[in-house]
Amino acid sequence: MSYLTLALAKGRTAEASINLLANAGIHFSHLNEDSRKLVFYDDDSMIRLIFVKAVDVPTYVENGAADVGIVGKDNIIEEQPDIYELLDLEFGQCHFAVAGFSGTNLHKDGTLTVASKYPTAAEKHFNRQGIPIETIKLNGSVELAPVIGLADVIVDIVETGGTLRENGLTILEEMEAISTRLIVNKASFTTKSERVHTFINTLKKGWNDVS
Ligand SMILES: Nc1ncnc2c1ncn2[C@@H]1O[C@H](COP(=O)(O)OP(=O)(O)OP(=O)(O)O)[C@@H](O)[C@H]1O
Ligand SMILES: O=P(O)(O)OC[C@H]1O[C@H](OP(=O)(O)OP(=O)(O)O)[C@H](O)[C@@H]1O
Repeated sequence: MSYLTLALAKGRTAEASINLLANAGIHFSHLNEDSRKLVFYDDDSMIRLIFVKAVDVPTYVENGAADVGIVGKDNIIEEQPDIYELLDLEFGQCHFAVAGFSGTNLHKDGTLTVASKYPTAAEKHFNRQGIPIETIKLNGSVELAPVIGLADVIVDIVETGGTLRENGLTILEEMEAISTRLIVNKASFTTKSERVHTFINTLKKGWNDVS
């Protein structure tokens, strides 16, 4: 039997994902935090785990390089991959928000400048309201943008609100709730239907056992 390939987001949700898999009885040999290895195998469940940057998980799954993926809804909203989203795993909870200095006018004359790691999500949000924007793509420390005068506002993830507070910013508009999701390649869902369903049911069992 061939391996079912699972793409897992590196970064802050990786540990919770690994714990969920372990709880479901899926263990990868030689997996430890210090390792630089990117591919791991579990020969009992016949699952091959690949570690990729969170933003790249939808690409791997959409193209069939991975059959299934575990990734934040933020990256699904941003990348808009043609995949199935089958489970809300309920960890990595946070939300998207428009943020800036208190009192910032989002309906100002002219174009609002919006800095974000998520330019597509920002465009969609403001388009729905008929507000013209110019997006400035950043890759981190997004809260700096209004502080330093690079943009009027930001669209970013807010979890505790601590980063906004410490930089003198506030939420101007709440957006979508974000959490970690299980996604599946459309072809794999059909051609490897039994394997995919077995994996999902195993994962659900591990998940019910912890929750
Ligand atoms: N406070 C938070 N900040 C960022 N992401 C969070 C937070 N809470 C939960 N998440 C989730 O964790 C996922 C991974 O976040 P992480 O910051 O590790 O990845 P990243 O954005 O690719 O980071 P980097 O570009 O800094 O490597 C996000 O896609 C999001 O779904
Ligand atoms: O509401 P909080 O609990 O403060 O969390 C939100 C912050 O966390 C994320 O940044 P991250 O730590 O991923 O760093 P980054 O600046 O590299 O994106 C996000 O982009 C916010 O800056």
